[in-house]
Amino acid sequence: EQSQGSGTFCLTIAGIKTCQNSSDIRLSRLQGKQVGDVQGVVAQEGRVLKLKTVSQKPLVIEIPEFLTAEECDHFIETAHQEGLKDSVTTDSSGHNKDGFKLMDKDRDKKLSVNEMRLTIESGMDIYPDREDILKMYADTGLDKDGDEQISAEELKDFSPADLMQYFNEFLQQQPEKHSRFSKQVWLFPDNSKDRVFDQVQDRVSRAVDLPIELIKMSDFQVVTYGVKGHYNAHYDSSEVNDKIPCCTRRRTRQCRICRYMTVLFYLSDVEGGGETAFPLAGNDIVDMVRVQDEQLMNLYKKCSDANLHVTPAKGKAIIWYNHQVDPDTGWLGAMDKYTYHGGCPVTTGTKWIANFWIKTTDNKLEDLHRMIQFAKLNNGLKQKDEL
Ligand SMILES: O=C(O)CCC(=O)C(=O)O
Ligand SMILES: [Fe+2]
Repeated sequence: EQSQGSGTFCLTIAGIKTCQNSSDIRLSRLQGKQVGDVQGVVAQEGRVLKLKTVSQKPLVIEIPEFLTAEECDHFIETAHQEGLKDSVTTDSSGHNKDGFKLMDKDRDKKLSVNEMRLTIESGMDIYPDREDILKMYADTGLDKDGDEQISAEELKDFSPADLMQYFNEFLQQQPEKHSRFSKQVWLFPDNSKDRVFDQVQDRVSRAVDLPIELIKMSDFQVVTYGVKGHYNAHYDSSEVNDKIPCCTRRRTRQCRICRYMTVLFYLSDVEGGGETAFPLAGNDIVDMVRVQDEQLMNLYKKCSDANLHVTPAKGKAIIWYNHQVDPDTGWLGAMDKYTYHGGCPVTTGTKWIANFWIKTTDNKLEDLHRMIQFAKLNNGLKQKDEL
């Protein structure tokens, strides 16, 4: 019934078990239609999901009423039960934690206010305004001669630790100046107990045409934002790098996050703000220098400068592909740089979302073995539970 021999794997797509040689197995990818076009997909019990293309570069597909209101409420309730924590403290975005890289962009051996701002941004993932920097000079006496330029001489008596401490306190007062201002919790629902989760996984599998065995290994995270809550633009995955393996639940050593797809559920309506924004959608090139110069990552301030906005609506899902499919392996390929995205600030009310990240590594065979193993284990648990 399960994997037959070394190269053959049996996976379940749309409820049908199909056995194939590993070399013939490929990650499927929905075709982008013209923006505005809708395609129907039959999910459970004949329910038809309407998949609407809202962008082609990157491919973003919107599915209204993917979840029922009851399912949304179920996930919010589960999140409450498990306990939501500030996202700020769990930042793992690889920012420089061993001090600062001074962003003396014009190499005049002094930091202008703007260069100091960039130094704080890249060193601490905090996004102060010009006024915040000037206040820091006033509070700390760092700018001794008051010329708004920080020289090596002025910096001498001031350690990176002092700067860190100042801005950590700053963050206590103004948590919205962090790149991410939200609460979150990871959920690992047990399918045997959580029928809702089981059904949603099956629906995702059918909607995106990927085997249920892969969907079962996805990560699930509930996030909530209050007023001013936001998440600056970022990538959900990372660029292919032969030297660093993809993270799996078992791997503890240095690894990189590999998420083939993002399925983002809106678990609530939002009274004001809280759009999901894609600053680079549809551009001719991905120009990260421009992103930095124009602070396009800073959605807290520059949400309206983004090219594409998706409005939250309770039950709606949006999906996108963080990676191409490698034409040779049929598995995880190059990262799609146009998927740069984030959450705009909530202006009124509360926003609830769930991230459903469909993960693969860049090693197809390892993934296939893991998928089969995981499905077996899951089934085993289910049967035991039912006794
Ligand atoms: O809140 C949003 O709309 C986007 C959230 C997001 O990008 C993330 O949690 O990775
Ligand atoms: Fe994201």
